[in-house]
Amino acid sequence: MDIIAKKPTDTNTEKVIEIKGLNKAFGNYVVLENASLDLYKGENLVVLGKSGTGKSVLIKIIIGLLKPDSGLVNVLGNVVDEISYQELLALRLRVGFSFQNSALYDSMTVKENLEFPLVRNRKDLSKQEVNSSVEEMLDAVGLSQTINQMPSELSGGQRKRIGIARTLILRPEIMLYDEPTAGLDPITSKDINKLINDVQERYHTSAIVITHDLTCAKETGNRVAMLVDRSFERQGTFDQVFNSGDIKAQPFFDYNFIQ
Ligand SMILES: Nc1ncnc2c1ncn2[C@@H]1O[C@H](COP(=O)(O)OP(=O)(O)OP(=O)(O)O)[C@@H](O)[C@H]1O
Repeated sequence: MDIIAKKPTDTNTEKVIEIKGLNKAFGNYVVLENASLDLYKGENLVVLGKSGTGKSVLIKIIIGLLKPDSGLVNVLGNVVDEISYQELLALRLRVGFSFQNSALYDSMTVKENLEFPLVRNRKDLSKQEVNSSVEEMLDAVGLSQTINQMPSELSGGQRKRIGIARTLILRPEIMLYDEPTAGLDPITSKDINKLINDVQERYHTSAIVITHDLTCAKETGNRVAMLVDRSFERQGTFDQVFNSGDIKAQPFFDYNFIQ
């Protein structure tokens, strides 16, 4: 199977997320220490990290669900721990979070699942506008035919796609993908990687893709950062990070089959 490394984006210096000198501990247990990471407009940045290294903590800090102990976290021009709760709610609409388990409502059809965030957050839209958004998003993820199905009737890969469509329907500027290929076979995983790239191209999103899947990292990441030893190390293109002979990169190879 061909795995083509994604190229870096053209030099874009506009930061949509800036994390600088971030520290976060729970009691004496330090999760992030002097961690710095930037997400540039229009790029897909992959964060590779083993289980328990702080990836969920990172996401929760970005969307303001957890407060950093110290350090700067600026998202779309907002210092996350300084803004009001109302401003935080508004910011969260601009940052879409695609959950690892897709988080679909099992008792709702695909259509109802997609309508849900719009009906809740976009009361200005007419029924017709909601319908056409749902149709567009289903088309974007290649699943128009599933509109009246229940989540239980979908495959794992289809559920991930619907989860992505439901996040995208609010047209976020930033997408946060949490282990998008977890639990999928390699072929379905490649389809999801392609979808992540299609979303970037079609909706001009900037994205953080959290994964330990090297194929996903290689195919979707304009840049890659490894979360090891409490900070983001070895940031660069996939080849820069993995052709460096760095022993910190080795454990990721041990869990994956590409070379
Ligand atoms: N609210 C909390 N209170 C105490 N410890 C926490 C809290 N949230 C996270 N931790 C600890 O912080 C560390 C990082 O957790 P986190 O959930 O970010 O890991 P992760 O990299 O997302 O792992 P996984 O890939 O398994 O989901 C873990 O040791 C976890 O136990």
